[in-house]
Amino acid sequence: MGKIRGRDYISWLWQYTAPYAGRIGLLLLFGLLETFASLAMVQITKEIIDHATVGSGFGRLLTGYVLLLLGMQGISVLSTLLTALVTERFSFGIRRQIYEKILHSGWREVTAYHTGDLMTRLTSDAGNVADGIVGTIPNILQLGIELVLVFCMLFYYSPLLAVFALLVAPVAALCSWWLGKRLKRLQGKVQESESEYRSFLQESLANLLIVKAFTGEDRAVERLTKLREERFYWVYRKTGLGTASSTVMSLAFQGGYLIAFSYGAWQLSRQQITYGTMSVFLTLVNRVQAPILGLAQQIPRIIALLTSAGRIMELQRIPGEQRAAGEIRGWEIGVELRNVCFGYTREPVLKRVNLKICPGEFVAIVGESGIGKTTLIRILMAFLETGAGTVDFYNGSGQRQETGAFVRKFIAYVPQGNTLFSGTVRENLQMGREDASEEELWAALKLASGENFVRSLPEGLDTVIGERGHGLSEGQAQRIAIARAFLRRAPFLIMDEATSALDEATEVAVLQGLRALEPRPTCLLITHRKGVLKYCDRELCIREGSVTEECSTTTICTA
Ligand SMILES: Nc1ncnc2c1ncn2[C@@H]1O[C@H](COP(=O)(O)OP(=O)(O)OP(=O)(O)O)[C@@H](O)[C@H]1O
Repeated sequence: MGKIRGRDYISWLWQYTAPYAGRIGLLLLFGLLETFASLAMVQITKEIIDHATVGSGFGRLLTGYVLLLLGMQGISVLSTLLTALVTERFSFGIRRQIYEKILHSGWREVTAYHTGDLMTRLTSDAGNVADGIVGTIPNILQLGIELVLVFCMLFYYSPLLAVFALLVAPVAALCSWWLGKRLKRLQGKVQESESEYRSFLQESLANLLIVKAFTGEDRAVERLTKLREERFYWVYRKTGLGTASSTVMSLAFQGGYLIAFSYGAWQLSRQQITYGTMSVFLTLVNRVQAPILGLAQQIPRIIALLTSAGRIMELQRIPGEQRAAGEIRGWEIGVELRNVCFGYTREPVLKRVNLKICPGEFVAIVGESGIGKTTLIRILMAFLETGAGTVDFYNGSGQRQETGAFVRKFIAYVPQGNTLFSGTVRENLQMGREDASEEELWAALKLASGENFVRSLPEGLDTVIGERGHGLSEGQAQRIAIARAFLRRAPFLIMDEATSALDEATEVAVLQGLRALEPRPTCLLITHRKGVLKYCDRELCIREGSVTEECSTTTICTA
């Protein structure tokens, strides 16, 4: 992936900002109205003081002041509400897009990231971008306009003072330039340490049993503290840098104010200006320096925005999956692999694999642990791209197509391990087919030998199960996963050690149910258990990266 350049940031930010430009513009308008109102109040204050010192009435001026004050409060309330609304919508818009992107990206590339890191990018980084676009950028524009307006007003009253008040500007510019680069590096470190911290939290909570079983509670807390300290270190350095620069700017600011104050007092003592003008001086000097200071204070926010935008862009640059439309139809589906090679690293896992599985065939794949059985499945299902060779699916009418994401439409898959979601048994089953009727759900459970135990659950199909099947035994969870795949009524079924947690009798019942399926799917079973083999037509063995025929029984492939 290439380096992200300045213009990439701009076009990326614009792409997300454009749909909200109207609402963000409205926020800017509210900000400007507040600025105008506050400047008008400065002018009215002067008039009130001047009228008061000469003893004339100022009732109307006071009414005007109160009306402006109320108007400003009203705008401030509207602005706060709109900011909350736009930020929420904006951040959800980004989160949704990243989420969709992750779901449609290559499995291998996405799983190279820790889920904790992905979560940080989805939540904290998306939040930083939303705050930056909705809050910081309009704020910068507003402060810039305010600076110009106040400077012009101050210049009208005293050109010399206006120039003095701007003395803080070069200090602010120097500080900002010096800060920018350093802050970006520190902000990157803060986000990285946040990712590590969240990853650890998520992983240790998901594997609580292991932590407890290995009496690792204290070690886990220690590790968490260490990660927190690491994050604290970077946050501390970032905050320290920000504080040092704002102290310098604050001193420059106070200096400017002191000069204005002394100059005003000197003019007042010589009766060259009125008390009202003196109050305008002081307020305006304050007001001209405040936007400069405010602008400088936006730098860390802009840096946070850019750093987080960069981290999100990195995810978005992950290549998407090939989404060619599937042309293979019908029930009779087979697959043919020719000279397929694959390795996760330079070391090959599969070397020149040639293999044909015919429509309706039941094939067992065996081989020692870690030899490449699951890898072969991932290649068939296009989760992994082959280094060389071809994987073609074909049907009984002679249509042929190279594998791609589309094959998952006609493949039902029972992966290794517990793959249930939290929710009801029904919701888990309906992942197989959303519109499955009650009868179909029970029929699938029956085939998977899960009917009796689900009927005995307190709420039957509506029993709530926890994360990763919490509340069920491994074997029960496996039977629900098998029923979920059966419900799909797919012409090609892949089961990766799907009956490993079942007792022998239940396993036999499931395999018999599988063979009784009508119409009969093509079936690929990865197994370490001898008992499974007698339900298969062929047994293939992966050995030293190649697939060899162990024994051939009944089926001769004619398609
Ligand atoms: N994401 C990955 N990145 C790098 N190497 C991997 C990855 N997944 C698996 N491997 C390696 O690829 C090889 C084959 O793994 P695979 O999971 O296909 O084995 P398997 O035959 O299914 O094993 P088992 O029977 O234990 O499930 C192993 O050496 C494994 O370490």
